[in-house]
Formats: sequence, C-alpha cells, structure tokens
Amino acid sequence: MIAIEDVSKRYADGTVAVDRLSLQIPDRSITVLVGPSGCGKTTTLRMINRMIEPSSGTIRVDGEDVRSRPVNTLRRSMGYVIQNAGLFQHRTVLDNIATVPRLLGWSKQRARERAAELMERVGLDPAMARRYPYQLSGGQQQRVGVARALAADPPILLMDEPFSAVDPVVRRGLQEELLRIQGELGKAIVFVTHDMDEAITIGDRIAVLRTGGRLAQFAAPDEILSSPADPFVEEFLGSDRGIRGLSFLSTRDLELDRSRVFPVGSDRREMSGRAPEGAPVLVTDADGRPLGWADPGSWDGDVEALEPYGPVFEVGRDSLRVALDRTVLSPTGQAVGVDGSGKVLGVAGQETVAAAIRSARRRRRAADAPQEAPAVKAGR
Ligand SMILES: Nc1ncnc2c1ncn2[C@@H]1O[C@H](COP(=O)(O)OP(=O)(O)OP(=O)(O)O)[C@@H](O)[C@H]1O
Repeated sequence: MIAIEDVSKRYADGTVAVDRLSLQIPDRSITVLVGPSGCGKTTTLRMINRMIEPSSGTIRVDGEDVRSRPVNTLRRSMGYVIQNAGLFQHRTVLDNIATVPRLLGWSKQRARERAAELMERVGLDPAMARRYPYQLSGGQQQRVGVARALAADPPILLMDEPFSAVDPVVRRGLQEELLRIQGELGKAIVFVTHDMDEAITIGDRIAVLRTGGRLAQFAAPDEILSSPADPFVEEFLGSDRGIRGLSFLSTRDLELDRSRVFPVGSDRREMSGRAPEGAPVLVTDADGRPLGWADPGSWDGDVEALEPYGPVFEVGRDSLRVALDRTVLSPTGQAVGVDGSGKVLGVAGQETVAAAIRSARRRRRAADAPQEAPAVKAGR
C-alpha cells in the first residue's frame, strides 16, 4: 500500500504543482492519475520514488516513510516506465532489460536469463534480444521498457504516460498486455495519463486531478462515469459518459432472440413462419457460424446473396457497450451474439440492449453499487 498523506509540492519559482494531496494506493491494483496538462500528475508520481521531494506531507510504502530508505534502494523497489521508453540506446534489448538485476549484483548469465523470460512475458519475439532500441518499433520499445521495469520483480510499478507515443491500435495492444501481466503478477501500479479512455480501460481506481494538483475525485471508473463529483470531472469525461459506462455492464444476461436464426438449407416457409413478421433472418453455416442476413420472403437460398452480418459480439465477454455498437453497425439493427468459438447464440436489437441496461442498473442499485465488482473490465 502506498499512502500519500497531505502532500504538497511548490517549485522554486512558486508554482504549486500539487496541493495537499491525500491518496491511498492499494496493492495488487492499478491506480490511474488523470487530469489536464500541468495538473501535477508527473510531479505526484515522481514524489513516490523521490525523484522529486515533496515540500510538505509524507509518502509511505507499507507504513514506512519513503525518506527513511536510501534513495537507490527505494528506486530499485519501484519499476519506472516513461513515454518513449527511455531505453539505453547503446545497449541491446536483452542488456537493457537486464540493467537492474546487474545493478543488484546478479551474474551476467542469470540477469540475461531473467531478461529472456521477461521478453516472453511482455510479448517480445526472442529474435529481438540482440537488437538495439533504434531497430525496434515504438510499441516494441515500450514493451522493452515494461520488461526492464519488471526485471527485479519490484512490488510497485510507476508508469508515466508509457503508451502515449504510439498509435491507437498499438496502444490498445499494450494496454491489454499490461492488464494480462497485471493479472499474473498483481503489482501496485500507479499509471499517469491525460487520456480518460485509457484511464477507464486499465484503472481499478482513478484519481482525477484538477489544475493546481488538487484531487477532484478518487473512485472506480464506473462510479466516476455514473456519478462525477462535480462539473469539472463531468466536463473532463466528455459528452458520452453514459455510453462509456456501458463498458462495465456484461452481455451475460442479454435476452437473445434465437427465433430468427436458421442454418443454411432450412425450409423457407418455416423461416417466414417463425421469424417476426417482415423481419430479416440470420442464416448460419452447418456449424452455427453466421453467414449473413436474408429476407425470408424473397431470398432464393443463394448464400452469395446474403447481406453481411457485420461485426459480432461475444456473449459474456463483451460489454453492453460493444453489443450496442454492433446494433448500430448492423445492416438490420440486430447485433449477432456468438460464443467463444464464433457460433451464433442469438441476435439482439437496440430495445433488447436497452432493457438489459435497465435491468443491470436495477440489479446494481439493489446490490448497493460500491460492493459490486465491475462486470466487465477494459471497455471492450
Ligand atoms: N521544475 C519545475 N519548476 C517549476 N515548475 C514546474 C517544474 N516542473 C513542473 N512544473 C510545473 O508544475 C505543474 C505540474 O507539472 P507536472 O509535470 O507534474 O504536470 P502533469 O500533470 O504531469 O502535466 P502533463 O500532462 O503536461 O505532463 C505545471 O504547472 C508545471 O509547469
């Protein structure tokens, strides 16, 4: 547990970067510091590993004041990842990752073995071990940065806008990778970003800071989205917080319609009879995988003539946000729900998704929201 207790930072020129900040950062969870440029996120992060000393207040790790430990020992107990990775350009990937173990006195061989193990953990091809940072893409460099920070197995990971310099697709991959690694390793991660979507995707808890380094709200992402503390937080969340909040509601209990799903070769009279009046039907292959939409009144059985079924959602894994999105993208307004192997479980329109949203909210209210774990993580 990291406890930030009434901490302020006033720089020499009088700028107050952080103002009487108090935060309890739990173990085995990702705490995100988010807020507009200049609100004191980096200053706060760097006070934890004493790259910056607070002007007042105390920071404790597991009850112990960070000032009571030699600064080098303290920093080695905290992995640190920054934007653009900050790799040593003259060292290979393997030696970059082995840096801290070597500083800790590990033999070269043991440190390199550990580095190779970490390359695998962060999803880097072993063939990259002998490359230099300039021979890697931005996303690969960030992975090396994460591996290097994890090398000595520190209990705490400090990450300062680590994925800001890569394109959105790579960034998404890095976020998923971080969540996977965190699922395996369970560190206390403090993650700085100015991007609310990133905060919602990866944070177990989010601290929203306002300019001047004051805390505006500290809560779980779904709570921040559903109950922003004040107009500042509300504005920072943007105009679609309702839709974003659906990321935390599961499609598990969505009432899927199976009556209009038919395997190819089905009798067309049966199709027209069973499907709702005038409604298109979804045709699947013999294994139950979607082929496309048909109008049962006019379709002649030619699979080539089916209308594309659009992107699908995975029932139970994807959120109601994804299901709603799929209804918008579907040519029929009906989203196709599949199981993990891609077989159709049924279809759902916007009314069905809306009903699921209402009942999920009712359940959540009844269960007293703060106790209920988010149904879905990561805003898929
Ligand atoms: N060494 C310094 N001397 C004076 N002022 C500083 C110094 N470092 C930072 N600041 C100021 O302190 C405030 C907080 O800076 P900080 O870098 O912590 O913000 P941030 O939220 O991380 O910003 P960004 O998102 O733009 O990186 C800003 O007004 C900044 O200009």
